[in-house]
Amino acid sequence: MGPMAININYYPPCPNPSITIGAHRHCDVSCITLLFQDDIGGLYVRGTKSNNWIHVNPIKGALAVNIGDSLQIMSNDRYKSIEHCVAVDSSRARISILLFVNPKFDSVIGPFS
Ligand SMILES: O=C(O)CCC(=O)C(=O)O
Ligand SMILES: [Fe+2]
Repeated sequence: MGPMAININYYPPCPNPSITIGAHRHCDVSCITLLFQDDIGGLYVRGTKSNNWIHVNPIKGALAVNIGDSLQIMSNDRYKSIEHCVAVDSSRARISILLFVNPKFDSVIGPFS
């Protein structure tokens, strides 16, 4: 494994969440991402069977574990990098803390043989 990075995200409340983006839809480039969110909610993941967005209900003390692009490549698509996004709340600020576990910066990524 290579370097890890910690992100702390702060999403201020917005009176009109329908026209606001907290985090645009994306996949992480990491191998895995450990995600700790407070009790506000707002994280959505893209369903793998239907294309709908699924809300990740916050569970007190729980970590969400995301597969990133690097692990998808290393596993030859057995594990899928999950698309996700964040919606903001109309009245409450939200904080999330993420640990990205990355491959080494200079490593060449490919499927395990
Ligand atoms: O705030 C969140 O729950 C997710 C943030 C995120 O996806 C990211 O920083 O890559
Ligand atoms: Fe992300």
